[in-house]
Amino acid sequence: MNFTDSLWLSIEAIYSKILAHPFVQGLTDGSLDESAFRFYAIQDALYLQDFARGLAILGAKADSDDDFLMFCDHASNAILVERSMHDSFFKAWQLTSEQVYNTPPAPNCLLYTSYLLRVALGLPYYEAVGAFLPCYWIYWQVGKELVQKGSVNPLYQQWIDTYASDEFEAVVKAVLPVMDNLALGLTQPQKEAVKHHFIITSKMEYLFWDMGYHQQEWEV
Ligand SMILES: Cc1ncc(CO)c(N)n1
Repeated sequence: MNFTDSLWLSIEAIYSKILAHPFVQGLTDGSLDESAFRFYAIQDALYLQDFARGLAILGAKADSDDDFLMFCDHASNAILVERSMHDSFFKAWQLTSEQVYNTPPAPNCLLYTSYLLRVALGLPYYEAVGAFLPCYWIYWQVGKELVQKGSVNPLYQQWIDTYASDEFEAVVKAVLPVMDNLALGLTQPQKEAVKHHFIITSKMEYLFWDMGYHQQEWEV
């Protein structure tokens, strides 16, 4: 079994809860309140800015030029995806860039991006790759799952199509072997450290959708 297969097995219960979450369910059956989706999309634009910076740090830490090129490419792509949201979703809602960028990050968004950046900046390369993997992998799996049902809402369908696309599949399939190759040189405790981050950020993926569903506010 590949190391990444064992990682996925470790989050099966979390992944099931993600698929069952009313936010995710509501994307296909249309029951998701569009104001919750809008809240999520704005937070995701903020998330992608930090995610891209984290990927650039991974690129800088990479131990091969191939990994460097890949993570830098993914970093710039995350910003391009974020920008395309302004031409699609935000335009549909007549939201200006200022309105998006002046929105404070919700607690779960800040929690997630802060964790990613802490691991990217402060911990070894292989641990950071483990922390970033769920961002890729869970979205691809969710996209593939939801595209089978499709959505009654064209905006939700557009979102689903992005993550079920061949382009996104190629991105995920490029990053998984990086983790598997790194794992070949890791001790058991080092692999446990990777799995630890993988599980935490998988939980944060759940929390991110939950944040959108409840339009999470700062309590104070
Ligand atoms: C929260 C979150 N995780 C993963 C992705 C996909 O990169 C995204 N756009 N947003």
